[in-house]
This record gives sequence, C-alpha cells and structure tokens, in this order.
Amino acid sequence: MEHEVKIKIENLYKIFGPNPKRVFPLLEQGRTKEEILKKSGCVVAVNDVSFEIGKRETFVIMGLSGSGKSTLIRCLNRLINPTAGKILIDGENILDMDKEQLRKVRRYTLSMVFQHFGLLPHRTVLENVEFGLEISGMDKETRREKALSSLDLVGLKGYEKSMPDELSGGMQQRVGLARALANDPEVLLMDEAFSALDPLIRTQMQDELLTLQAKMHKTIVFITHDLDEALKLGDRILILGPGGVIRQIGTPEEILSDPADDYVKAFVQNVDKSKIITVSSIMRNAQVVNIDKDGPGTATRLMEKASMDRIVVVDSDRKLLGIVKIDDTVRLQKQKVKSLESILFDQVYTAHPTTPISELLPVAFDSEDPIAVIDEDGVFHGAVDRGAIIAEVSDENDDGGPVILSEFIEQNGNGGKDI
Ligand SMILES: Nc1ncnc2c1ncn2[C@@H]1O[C@H](COP(=O)(O)OP(=O)(O)OP(=O)(O)O)[C@@H](O)[C@H]1O
Repeated sequence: MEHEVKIKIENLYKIFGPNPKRVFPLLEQGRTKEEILKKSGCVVAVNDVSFEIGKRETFVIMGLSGSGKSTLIRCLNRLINPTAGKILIDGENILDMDKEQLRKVRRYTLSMVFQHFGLLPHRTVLENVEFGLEISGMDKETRREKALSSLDLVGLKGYEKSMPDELSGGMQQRVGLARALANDPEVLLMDEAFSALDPLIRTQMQDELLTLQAKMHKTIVFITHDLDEALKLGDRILILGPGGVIRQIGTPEEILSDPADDYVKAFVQNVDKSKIITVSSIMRNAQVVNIDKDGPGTATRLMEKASMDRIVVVDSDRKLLGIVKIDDTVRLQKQKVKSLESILFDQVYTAHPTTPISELLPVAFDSEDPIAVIDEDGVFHGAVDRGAIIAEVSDENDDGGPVILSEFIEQNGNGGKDI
C-alpha cells in the first residue's frame, strides 16, 4: 500500500430520520440498530467509522445489503451529508466546504461510477462522456479531445456515435467509466459498478479495471457485496457489518488468514485461501552462500551451524544459481577444492513472490525440498517449506482447507507420502 494518505475518515456517522442527534446517547448505551429505530424512528446507517485510504490504493468497502456501503460512499462526495465526523481529502475536511468549494472537489477531485450506469439515453456515447466536462464549463474542442481519449482508454474507440441503448451492459458501463475518467479525477468512487453485469462480462471488467489502475494509479473506492470481487480488486478491504460498523480492515490475505471475528469468519469460510494467499506471505528467510566469495568450507560451516543438509548458492547480485549439499561440500574440502562450481545442483523448484500457493501444491506433494522464491530478475528472496504450504491450506479452522487437500489428493494422489 502507498503510505501517502488521500482520504481520511474520522468518527463518521450517518443517521437517517428526524432529529438524528438525539440518537447519540442511545448509541453510547450500546443500543442496537433495531432498538434505536423503534425508540427514535431513526436508522443508523454508518456508525462511528474511521479509516484512511492511501493514494494509488484500490480500497474496497464490502458488506451485506443494508450494512451502509452506499451511504458511506455517498458521504465521501456529500451526495449524502453525514450527521457527524470528518472526511479529509488531502487534509481538507469536505464537511467544512461551502457550495463552491464542494463543486470544485466534485468536478476535479472525485468522480463517481454508478451501478446502473446513469447514462443520458438521448445523447450519443461521445456526448455522454462530454457531458460532465460541458457542465464544468470546458470549451468544446478540449472536451471533445478529452472525451475521445477517455473512450479510447476504456476500449470504446469507434462507438462514439452509438446511442446507449445500442450497447450491451458491459459497454454501457465502459461509457460510465469513460465519463468518470474524462476529467482525470484523483479519486474514483465506484458504487457496485459491476454488480448489474453478467458474470462473464463482470469478470472482464474487473480485469480491465486492474489493468487500467496499473496505468492510472488513482485512488479508487470500490463498493461491492461480492467477496470474490473484493478479494480480486482490493489492495485493502473494509468489511462493514450490520448497523454500519467496521468489522475489519485489511489486505485480502489478512482478512482470509486472520478474520477479526465470527462475522468476518462466516464471510470468508468458503473461499479457497490457496488461490489468494501468495508465496511472499509464507516465505521464510534462508541462508545463502555467495559463489564468488564462499567456498566449501564456509558452506559446510553454515550448514552445520543451522543443522541443514543443503544451502542456497547465489552470485554477487544475489541471483539464484542452485543449491549445494553437505556431503559434497565436505568431500570438496577434503580434496582441497576451493570453488563450489562443480557440485552446484541447479534443479531447484522456484516460485515468484506473487504466485498463489495453490500453484505450489503439486510441488509440495512432489518434493521434500524447500521452494526457492525468486523475482523476475532471478534474485533470491527466501524459501517456502512444503510443510508451510500444506499447513496454510489445511488450517483446522478453515472449512475450505481439507476440501482442497482431499480434492487435490483425489486428482493427483499423494505419492504415498504422509500429509
Ligand atoms: N434515505 C434514507 N432514509 C432512511 N433510511 C435509509 C436511507 N437510505 C438508506 N437507509 C437505510 O440505511 C441503511 C444502510 O443503507 P445502504 O443503502 O447504505 O446499505 P448498503 O450496504 O448500500 O445496502 P445495499 O447493498 O442493499 O444497497 C439501511 O438500513 C437503509 O434502509
């Protein structure tokens, strides 16, 4: 995550209904949303919510229907006015802004993409994308230029003159996205933006958003009730529980491997963790020898000290060359050979830090040896033990784990090894 904060929310509340401030004492007494509704006629939609969103971060807010997601995202651009709290964008509280300041923020800083596209039916695709620029007073030539390049960005070149109803749902949402991106906002607010799309198109749009974001580096706030979508898109995920309270904020891996409470646990129990958890999170440090500097003596000493029978060999740039085994280093020592070159064994399983551990399961069953983690330049980062992979997917508390294992064994056999 980028550490520079773009949006900071402090103790935010939204209470719908007459005279909402009188609800605060009831909240302090710990009354439930239902009790408060009965007593006061007010609905607590967002309840004392605080969090930060980093620049360039895709921050997903997820929760079940009625948990307050839409209310929360609408507070961010004040489509809904919060009852209490602060919303700082680049350090400025938008709740203190007058109409003119707010207009500017909505025009240049924040853009919203809606679930049902919100296109104007009697305008062409191009005119729809231009519309937001038009009301911000931009001259015709500039806005056409910006609209065209924005349509190009979302893959709609050639559809400028089409009418919205001539396009599929996925394409209409691309128009919605192009419109939101046209004035190059710093923050993109996406409210269930893909939820109305067919599953296949939805997956495609998610992939495209990831590709776009890799180029754009915007701050994206994405609302969804779909956990798979949240896990796929989010750098971090906020899980909103009933009554608009935060249950957990964390990276997809943190939420899957360490759910904060039973509510989050219930959410994540059916997820196949091995597809989400990556090599980097179960990687350990591993000792290495440098082929340019270290000989058999050093290698033997290091292995003996750590009670290991093999050690990783790298070059001076820490690029992985292979491993050497203790029997061989001892033999070379006796023969007074100085270089490890002749005993270097380069048939080593490797994985990238971002590889999902599911991809390592076959290897985990196939070999006792640790897996070497190397990046795209071949630089050695650490090792993953076969046991760690299996432990991660067979976590007793996780209903998904044993299923994965047994399914895997059914398909592949376990090679007669104990697991
Ligand atoms: N204008 C309103 N007046 C009164 N209550 C409201 C209003 N808007 C939302 N609510 C209530 O606030 C709570 C949160 O609603 P919100 O729409 O933010 O939830 P959500 O998580 O986005 O749900 P969904 O996924 O169904 O849209 C709900 O109990 C809802 O009934």
